[in-house]
Amino acid sequence: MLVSNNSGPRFSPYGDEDRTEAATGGPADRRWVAPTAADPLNARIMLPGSKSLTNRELVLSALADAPSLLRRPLHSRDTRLMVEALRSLGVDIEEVDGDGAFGPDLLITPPDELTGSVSIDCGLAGTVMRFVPPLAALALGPVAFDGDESARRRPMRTTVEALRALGVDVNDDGRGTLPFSLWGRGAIRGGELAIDASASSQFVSGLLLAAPRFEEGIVLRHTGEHLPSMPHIEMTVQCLADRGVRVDSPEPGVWVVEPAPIAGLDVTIEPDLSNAAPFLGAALIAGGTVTVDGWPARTTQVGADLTHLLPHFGATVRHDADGAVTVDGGEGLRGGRAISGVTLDLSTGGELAPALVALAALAAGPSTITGIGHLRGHETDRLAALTAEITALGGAIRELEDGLALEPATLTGGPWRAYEDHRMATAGAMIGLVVEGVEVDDITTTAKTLPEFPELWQGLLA
Ligand SMILES: O=C(O)C1=C[C@@H](OP(=O)(O)O)[C@@H](O)[C@H](O)C1
Ligand SMILES: C=C(OP(=O)(O)O)C(=O)O
Repeated sequence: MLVSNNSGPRFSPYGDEDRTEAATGGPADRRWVAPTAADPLNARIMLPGSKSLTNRELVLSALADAPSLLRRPLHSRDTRLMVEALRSLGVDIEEVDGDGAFGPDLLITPPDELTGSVSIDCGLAGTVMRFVPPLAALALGPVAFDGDESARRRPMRTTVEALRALGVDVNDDGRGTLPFSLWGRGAIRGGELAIDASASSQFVSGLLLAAPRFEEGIVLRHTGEHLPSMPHIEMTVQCLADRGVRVDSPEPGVWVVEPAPIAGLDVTIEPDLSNAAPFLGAALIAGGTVTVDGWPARTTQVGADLTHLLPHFGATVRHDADGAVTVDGGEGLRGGRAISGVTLDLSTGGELAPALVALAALAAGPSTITGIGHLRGHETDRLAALTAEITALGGAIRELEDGLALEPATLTGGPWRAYEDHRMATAGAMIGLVVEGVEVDDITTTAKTLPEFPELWQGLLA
């Protein structure tokens, strides 16, 4: 397929006015010039806990019938927002000594009754805005939800309509986004419910997590055409199973949860395998090896797919006997080893897309990555953002209805806007390994799921 990189005006999620400002860089303390890799890598890293697992276990611990201990939880903006949301609803969450690797463990004691009359800040966290409302509807009293300016662009209609269909009073302005408020009555009857979750799997996960506490449980049916991120729904089902709640799926797109107690749990959170993507991808770009320690032997995290996705780009992947995964990128781009173009359907793992698109932008052949149309509703419109930033560096990329198409091109350095999106910032860092002068306008966006990113990235190159 022929792709042109200069086909008329492009949408900018910042709007035209802000483009000049952003192109000159964000606030000085947030700007970050991506370090280039002079030599092939020989790095070994430990990654902090999974955002998706930490926030699921926090929600389930809040609804459980006994205390839970989360070992090695993630401490990041998204998990802090979840902790604060649950605390405000009456959940006791205490930081206790852990093994010290990545901050304290969390001891969570659920209240007898969740309490309302609170406002919840969702920040930009999809897991907070989609998982907390069904739980908050079990509280007594009003609960208001809002978030960052950019969070007000993320799809929320399915949560709002689902709660109404379950008999919850919801006040909103009809736009299907934050802000909105609900009036919890201390209980939800539950039963049959049809929703369209094509914009986000998190609509399904949020309802399933709270459903064991509904009087009649739930029979949840997805009616839309596509359902993205299925592994994240499987993760939800597994987390419930680990706490004694059975979820049946009699047919694809239907889940049945019986009312049941949710058990307290002592659980160790796995490292975040989606956040492994830029680090493992770095081996393909700079060459050499990157090893991620503590790779779980069995997991529901979609990041585990990296071990068979990265070989499509030309990487060699090894599962080491000590539970580590090593990616070998050979001589790397500077040593003459090319990255292969790919044709990928990423509908199950959209969250890996920014890192894989960064690899595709450096590839020697054309790439087509599809199944990711719903990324337009992520932290930013990721398809527009990747297109704008890669184009600005001289890349050849264009948007498809549900994905991106890239052609080989020589990239040159320049500003790289993060659009408040952690994965945009890390995609810029990847390209900057071999393209001198890529300046990310706001590296602090990585605090959403990996506040340690700048130090870990520097350590990769040490
Ligand atoms: O449930 C979760 O923890 C997530 C589900 C996915 O959301 P979408 O289905 O909206 O892509 C994923 O992209 C997001 O990063 C985390
Ligand atoms: C889409 C993402 O986040 P969220 O949980 O906010 O949806 C992501 O981390 O890539």
